[in-house]
Amino acid sequence: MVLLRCRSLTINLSPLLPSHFQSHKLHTTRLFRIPNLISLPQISASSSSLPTNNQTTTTTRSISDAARFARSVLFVPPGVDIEEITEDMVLPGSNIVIGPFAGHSQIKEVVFVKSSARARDCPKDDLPEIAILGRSNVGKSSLINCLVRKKEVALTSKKPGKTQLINHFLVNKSWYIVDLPGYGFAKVSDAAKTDWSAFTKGYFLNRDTLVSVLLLIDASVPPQKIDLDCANWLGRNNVPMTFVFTKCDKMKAAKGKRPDENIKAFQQIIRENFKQHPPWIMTSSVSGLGRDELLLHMSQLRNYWDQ
Ligand SMILES: Nc1nc2c(ncn2[C@@H]2O[C@H](COP(=O)(O)OP(=O)(O)OP(=O)(O)O)[C@@H](O)[C@H]2O)c(=O)[nH]1
Ligand SMILES: [Mg+2]
Repeated sequence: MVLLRCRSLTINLSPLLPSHFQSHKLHTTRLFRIPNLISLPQISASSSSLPTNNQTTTTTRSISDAARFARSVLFVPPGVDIEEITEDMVLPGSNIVIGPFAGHSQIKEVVFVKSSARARDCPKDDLPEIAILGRSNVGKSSLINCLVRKKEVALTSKKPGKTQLINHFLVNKSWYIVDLPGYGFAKVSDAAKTDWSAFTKGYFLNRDTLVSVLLLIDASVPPQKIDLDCANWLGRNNVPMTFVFTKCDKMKAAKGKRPDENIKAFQQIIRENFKQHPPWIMTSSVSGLGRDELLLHMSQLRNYWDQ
């Protein structure tokens, strides 16, 4: 029942399988809420510059005339009629519509509970949890610190591979943020990589209290195959996810593309690989961009799961 509630919040994320997965059958399930289907998202319909908090839309305009566009771009949560979406319901720097389940989102108290080496060692109190996943060094621990506004809740490091276990942080005594080991750390041995993969996959497949995964994508670099493989794996296994683009403050990189260009390129590939697109949001742990918006999104995911 818990699983059903959890899964029914998701959109159908089953990706169109990449060629090396073609032998597997597409996983489809009736647990998905068809009205929430989202597809063909774009980073921005009109602007190539990075949205900022200052660009929060204040006008309330009915977009019923653009319902087709909205349906194809936005993450529409339960309880929202797509015909009644107004611009001020869409979080800035994201495709996420805020609905009636959004509520108290600020973090008053956070307590480190435990580190677990296996899914079966994780806390067993049935509280909902949101897991933070991404490549080593993408900024998982920094994002957690930013969300809870503390410097040392989750250890950060310039050295990739700092977080090696499943770390549970109890928030407001009512839900967990889970810091997971980063994937794709080049310096770990193949054997260690396999272990990581088995143990993290075990967590995703067996953790009934997992409300959603925040899949962090580094916006300061072009799309990485390993991130796309990870998104495909989560999608194929019906694990609900939100793409959280990190390091969006890195606008002045001397070389390479700007974050908004990298995000656009990533979205383009997701569009080719997925039938529908997960919710996404731009963040920076340095400037705080997207922090409050992400917390609000997490509150609606949690509250719907927990109703
Ligand atoms: N400019 C910028 N740097 C960031 C941001 N987030 C993280 N960093 C930097 O990126 C590096 C890695 O950050 P962590 O938060 O430790 O990354 P992680 O994903 O937890 O790494 P692992 O635990 O090794 O998987 C650190 O040097 C951070 O200061 C951001 O939003 N902007
Ligand atoms: Mg970390």
